[in-house]
Amino acid sequence: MINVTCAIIEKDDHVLVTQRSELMSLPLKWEFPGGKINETETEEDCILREIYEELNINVKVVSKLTPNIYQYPNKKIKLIPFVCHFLEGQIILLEHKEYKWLKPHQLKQLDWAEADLPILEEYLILKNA
Ligand SMILES: Nc1nc2c([nH]c(=O)n2[C@@H]2O[C@H](COP(=O)(O)OP(=O)(O)OP(=O)(O)O)[C@@H](O)[C@H]2O)c(=O)[nH]1
Repeated sequence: MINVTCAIIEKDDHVLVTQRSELMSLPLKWEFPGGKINETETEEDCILREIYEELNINVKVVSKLTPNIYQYPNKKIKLIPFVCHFLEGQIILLEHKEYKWLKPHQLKQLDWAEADLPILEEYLILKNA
């Protein structure tokens, strides 16, 4: 099983979502940015590192939501979500194709990576959205 962190980054009542590129696995699917945990880092170190590496921004972790284990045809992942607040930086897309800042109630209209759906549901309940 692959341990992956992801960040639900909030700023001014909006949430940052990113679209995977044609070249990545799950091409063109929307996700919460993040990535695989290294052996030498904590989950929280991982999410801060991945967000900076992928998007050139700094965030702080606010809370952890419920991890979701999901079996794709070719791999099993444990997706570990963190609600984060945007701190600083200009977004530069270093891996993704596109990004959007959406209000919580707009999030469901995207074509999500399957593993993200229960996480999205939990987040929307938390936000009453
Ligand atoms: N970062 C991120 N990854 C996700 C999400 N949902 C989801 O299923 N994944 C999967 O979790 C893994 C994260 O890996 P990654 O983004 O660091 O690396 P990668 O594209 O090179 O993965 P790959 O080696 O499978 O192609 C991928 O298999 C990706 O498809 C999500 O919301 N955020």
